[in-house]
Amino acid sequence: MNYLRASMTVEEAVAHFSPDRNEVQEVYSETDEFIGYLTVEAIAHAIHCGELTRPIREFVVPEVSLPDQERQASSQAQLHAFFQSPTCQIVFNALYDGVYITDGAGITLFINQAYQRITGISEQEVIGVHMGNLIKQGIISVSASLETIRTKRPATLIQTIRNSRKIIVSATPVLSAANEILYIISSVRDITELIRLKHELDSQKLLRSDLPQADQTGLENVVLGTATRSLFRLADKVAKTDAKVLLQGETGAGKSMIAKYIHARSARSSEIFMELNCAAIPGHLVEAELFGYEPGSFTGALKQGKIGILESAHRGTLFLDEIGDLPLELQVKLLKVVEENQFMRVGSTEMRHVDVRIITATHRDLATLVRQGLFREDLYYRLNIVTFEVPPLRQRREEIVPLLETYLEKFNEKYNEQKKMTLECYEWLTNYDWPGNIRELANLVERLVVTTYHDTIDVGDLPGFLQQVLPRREPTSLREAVARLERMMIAEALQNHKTTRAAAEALEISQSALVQKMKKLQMRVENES
Ligand SMILES: Nc1ncnc2c1ncn2[C@@H]1O[C@H](COP(=O)(O)OP(=O)(O)OP(=O)(O)O)[C@@H](O)[C@H]1O
Repeated sequence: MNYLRASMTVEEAVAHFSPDRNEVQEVYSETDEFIGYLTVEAIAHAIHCGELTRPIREFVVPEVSLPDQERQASSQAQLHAFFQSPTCQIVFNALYDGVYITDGAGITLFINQAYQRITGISEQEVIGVHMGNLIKQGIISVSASLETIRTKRPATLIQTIRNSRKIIVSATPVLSAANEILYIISSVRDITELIRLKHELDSQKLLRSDLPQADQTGLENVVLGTATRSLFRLADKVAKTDAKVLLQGETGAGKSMIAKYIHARSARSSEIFMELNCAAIPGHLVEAELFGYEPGSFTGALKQGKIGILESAHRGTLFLDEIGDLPLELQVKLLKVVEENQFMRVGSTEMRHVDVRIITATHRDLATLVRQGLFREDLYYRLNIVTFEVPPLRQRREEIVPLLETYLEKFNEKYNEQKKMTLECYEWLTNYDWPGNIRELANLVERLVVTTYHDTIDVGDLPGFLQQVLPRREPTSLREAVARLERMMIAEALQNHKTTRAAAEALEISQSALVQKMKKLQMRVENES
């Protein structure tokens, strides 16, 4: 029997319990006075309650029956002998997956050869060592066994080995008839390779160049997820007609791209595609820009007058971006173009005829603008024969990795670089909300390619706001603000507690409520136990 000091913390005492020692130890005060016994159950209970820093004097019992001590010692010795036995070694070493076995207090009893192959960790480093110490030494990032000791339930989590390799660990407790944990068996699988394969598969699934005539339309680098693919399929269908198309969606989500594709696949493809962003120029100039003007029709006008974009687009396609920002007085003039193909230049009384296909886009909700009296209802219905709802990037996260790869390739070529991104970086960026959508993603990749000094772009190279995985812009509604706060608290709890179960406990909600909330907030549910 060993002797322990009463002032020792639970954490310090744990190291004194190991498989080849007696599982009951005497505890003495600083003045060598016998205080009582510390049993392995008491230690396990203290760990379970998170009392690692408390002195063990709080957990001693005055007496333990000798038969109990002997029984424990002998069952422990039997267990230890079993793990050392050739049969056990042969069986566990035959497995392709790693196996890690601890006792009920979290002290390592056994690791198989596959575990050593996957992690590079040797028996000498871990046998007889408490899982808490392995975390402290930075050998593993988190412990599924400790999680299982805490909850007495199976736990699965992703563990980082010495800060690089990622493995998935599933721990299962073996319980005694009295519901005490006897030992914990964990199976271990390397997922670094799996993540890479998944990314490769995602990229292959999202074909980048199978749009018809992609090379001729300059759209050979389009990434097609499920949602985008059906949008482009619809675009292909409406391209054959002159039906008015309204594209709705957030800025940078790909509306212009679809407009260009419709033009490229239409009978007008050999004619011009003209684009006017109604929000980019002051209201009073939009009319002159759109319809053109006669010589000397207003101060600052060109002497010889100017042909408007509408007229320039004759026989081709006119794409009016941010149509929601078109001033009301111009909306009536646009209605005439839409209904009768007629318009007048500024300063002219002559009605002109034009043949254009009009495609419009907006990031605003036009139906709401109509209700608010800011957009003409008749024009709305005229423009809105076919509506495309282009989803924001955060609602098609499966496209993020292929987009990152596409743009990495593009900017590597442009700047003659050979940059790569770490898997962590891909994971991180997949979790980000991308308020500026694909445009923001492309800009970020270009910035990273240009500004990083090394060939591998890692999480540390990301701008600060992205490292917190928080969108930059201010919330525009109470609902958005609440969602932001929820997302932040959940991310923090997950970072601190590693599994959804532990995070849910810390947040004082059920695990299923947490998982549901995460799905609603489009957060990745990774460490589910
Ligand atoms: N599916 C896609 N695959 C690859 N790149 C894309 C895709 N969709 C859009 N992009 C790229 O993202 C950028 C932004 O797209 P686009 O200009 O079409 O967005 P938008 O919705 O029209 O934005 P805004 O309303 O601000 O004009 C462009 O550089 C475009 O080439």
